[in-house]
Amino acid sequence: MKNKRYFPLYVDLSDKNIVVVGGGTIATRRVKALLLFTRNITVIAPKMTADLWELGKLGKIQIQPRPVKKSDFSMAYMVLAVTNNSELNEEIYRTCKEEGIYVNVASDKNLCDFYFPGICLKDDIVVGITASGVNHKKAKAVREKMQALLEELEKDEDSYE
Ligand SMILES: C[C@@]1(CC(=O)O)c2cc3[nH]c(cc4nc(cc5[nH]c(cc(n2)[C@H]1CCC(=O)O)[C@@](C)(CC(=O)O)[C@@H]5CCC(=O)O)C(CC(=O)O)=C4CCC(=O)O)c(CCC(=O)O)c3CC(=O)O
Ligand SMILES: NC(=O)C1=CN([C@@H]2O[C@H](COP(=O)(O)OP(=O)(O)OC[C@H]3O[C@@H](n4cnc5c(N)ncnc54)[C@H](O)[C@@H]3O)[C@@H](O)[C@H]2O)C=CC1
Repeated sequence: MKNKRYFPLYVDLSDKNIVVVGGGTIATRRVKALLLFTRNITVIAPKMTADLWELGKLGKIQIQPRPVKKSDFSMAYMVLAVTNNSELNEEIYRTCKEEGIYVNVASDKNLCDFYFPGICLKDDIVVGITASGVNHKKAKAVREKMQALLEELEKDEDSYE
């Protein structure tokens, strides 16, 4: 054990406001994952990827193309700080802690109330993967293997009747 373990809580996000600060590669990956669970996502960033613009245009997420401000968190259940400015990410962390909001900082595993998992889905089965912040590439490799296993198990669907 090189780090403490985080409990895999399965939570209903469908009616909760999620604020993502940052609109780059990592924010885009995470927003796409969150969209499998909720439509209540607001992305705030002066620069967004084309995919986020498109999701905003389609009305699947709300986009705010501007720098973040403190009042953006007032209605949030959960905040993801995913900017490329680690000082700003830390400031977001402090604000959220003061306001009692769950926060995740993508640039610092020590500033995370929760980790963002690798996600595997097959129908009703949802598997979240973490390597406890120790080896991110390992988390990705396990996620790929687990997804392949779920696809494989799906073929034996009849044996669960
Ligand atoms: C602790 C955690 C906190 C959190 O952010 O929630 C965190 C933290 C950090 N990641 C960093 C880097 C990378 N992370 C990935 C990949 C993933 N990282 C994910 C989760 C988490 N990442 C949380 C739990 C991690 C765990 O379980 O161990 C996954 C599972 C989910 C997702 O991100 O969607 C996803 C797998 C995607 C998939 O399954 O495909 C890659 C590889 C890649 O992108 O291909 C790299 C580059 C290679 C490298 O650096 O290893 C850095 C350094 C940033 C910097 O350099 O500034 C930090 C900061 C730090 O370590 O302090
Ligand atoms: N946890 C993880 O899985 C990983 C985390 N990272 C971390 O995530 C961070 C983001 O990575 P990328 O998405 O690749 O960066 P990126 O450079 O693609 O995007 C950065 C985003 O931050 C936004 N931003 C900058 N200032 C802002 C402000 N004042 N208000 C709101 N948004 C602002 C930019 O407009 C842009 O959309 C990196 O700095 C790195 O520390 C990187 C790789 C993996």
